[in-house]
Amino acid sequence: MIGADRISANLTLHTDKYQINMMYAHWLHGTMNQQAVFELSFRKLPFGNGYAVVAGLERVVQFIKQLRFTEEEIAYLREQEENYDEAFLSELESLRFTGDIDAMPEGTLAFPNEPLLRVRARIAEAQLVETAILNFINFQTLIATKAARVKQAAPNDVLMEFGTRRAQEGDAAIWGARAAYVAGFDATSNMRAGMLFGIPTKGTHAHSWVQSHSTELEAFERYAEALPDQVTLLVDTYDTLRSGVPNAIKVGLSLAAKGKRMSAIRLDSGDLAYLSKQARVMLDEAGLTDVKIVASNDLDENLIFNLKAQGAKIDSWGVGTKLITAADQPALGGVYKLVAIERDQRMEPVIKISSNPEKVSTPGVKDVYRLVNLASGKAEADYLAFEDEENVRAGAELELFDPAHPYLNKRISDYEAIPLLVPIFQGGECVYELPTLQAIRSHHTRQLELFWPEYLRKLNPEGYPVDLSPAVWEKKMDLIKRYKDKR
Ligand SMILES: Nc1ncnc2c1ncn2[C@@H]1O[C@H](COP(=O)(O)OP(=O)(O)OP(=O)(O)O)[C@@H](O)[C@H]1O
Ligand SMILES: O=P(O)(O)OC[C@H]1O[C@H](OP(=O)(O)OP(=O)(O)O)[C@H](O)[C@@H]1O
Ligand SMILES: O=C(O)c1cccnc1
Repeated sequence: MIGADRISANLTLHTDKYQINMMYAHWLHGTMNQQAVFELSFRKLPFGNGYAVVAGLERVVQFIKQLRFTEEEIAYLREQEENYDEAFLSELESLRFTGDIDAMPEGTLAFPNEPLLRVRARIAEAQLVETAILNFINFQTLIATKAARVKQAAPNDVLMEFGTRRAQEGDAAIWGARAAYVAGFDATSNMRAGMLFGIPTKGTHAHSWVQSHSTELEAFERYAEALPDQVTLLVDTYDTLRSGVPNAIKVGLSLAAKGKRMSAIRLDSGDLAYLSKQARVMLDEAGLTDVKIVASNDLDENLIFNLKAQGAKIDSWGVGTKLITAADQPALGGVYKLVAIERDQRMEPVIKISSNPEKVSTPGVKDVYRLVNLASGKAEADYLAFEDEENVRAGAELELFDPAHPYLNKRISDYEAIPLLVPIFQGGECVYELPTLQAIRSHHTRQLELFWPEYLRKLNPEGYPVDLSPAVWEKKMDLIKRYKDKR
């Protein structure tokens, strides 16, 4: 077999070569079983948004469960790298994920510099899974965040994901469709995504349907005959207001005479504000007040916002290319950093120093809590504390300070601390029951309700505080100093 015919479901080698090289070097030096803790976080929010919407965990769970080197993977490694010792390769045969993973559930709102996911495992395993975990979480979180922005622009309209034809290949299309649904889209046009994930599917028809008939009216009539209960007619093939809308009205009236209802018309070019207003008047004057107007054509949250400001009479939006490719920011820069390593049978916090202060990692195994003010019911800050810190769990008064400007501080005592990382794998066993997509969507909606609108607005949102416990901050300062002294 060659090329595409060889693509299998086994994603174990969906990793960078340097991970396997490091695994091998650990094996050679007898350090493969050293316990390590890595945390996944991002430093900068995409699209200038005030928050990110976590997505990708289901794919991570599926990936971790199937992790194994079969004969095929081992043979490939043998062929690729003559340095790999046979004894190493044979040890890979029995390798399974045996560690712990804790993560924010999908739909959770996340902010810069806090762990979205934490892996505690033998270092060899933790390295092996880095690339795929970043790949899944970075992409799906990016698309869910973009979708959340679109949802904000049209919170009460029907949002349809139309991106597959322009997506960065097949997996991106279906997992992107799922991510959009997590963040509040109502449907996708991708039937496979619908089948795999239970996302509602919707569709209108293409220009080719009209072009393939001798007249537009005939095309509309035949389409309505085939799908009388859910017909949406695309009215812009020839002339939207002179031909498309009048022809659609004829079909709508004839359906109405049979007790049926034309669902909608779709506009896909021209001035969508003007055309939708004109079309609305024409439909209403014909008595078709319940026929909706769908728009598509390179839409994104800014265009939708603008069209609404122009008074466009659009009820439903088909959003493709700009959503599925995250056109204005094609990647989320999530990173996976080592925060602690086993030395002399205890876990020791480690740091990564950088000349860019934003890139200095925060050492130690941390939990992250969302501090919700009990009086207002709103989130005040996220709080990173070492896993053995009792204060926050016990609800003790906390001092909150901005890690970049520690003199900016305040105290908080009347709060609920919600732990954001939940156990997903323990000792290699999956202990997390994957929620249904409906449950994920509800969780996302409840998350949004926790925040003041200032943090959520699309344009120039307030920065939501992500604070460190004094112990975490001191450890970070201590390691920075130790590193400086070492140089
Ligand atoms: N009223 C409006 N205000 C702002 N932008 C609009 C408005 N109406 C449409 N747009 C957007 O302007 C862009 C260009 O629209 P236009 O109709 O020129 O597209 P087009 O694809 O070139 O049309 P056609 O398919 O006829 O070639 C699209 O992204 C469209 O969504
Ligand atoms: O603009 P997007 O946000 O990416 O939305 C998807 C686009 O895909 C279709 O166009 P296409 O020209 O591919 O096919 P068509 O002949 O059916 O219009 C559809 O008409 C939309 O314009
Ligand atoms: O159903 C539609 O109208 C549709 C689906 C995919 C892409 N463009 C349009």
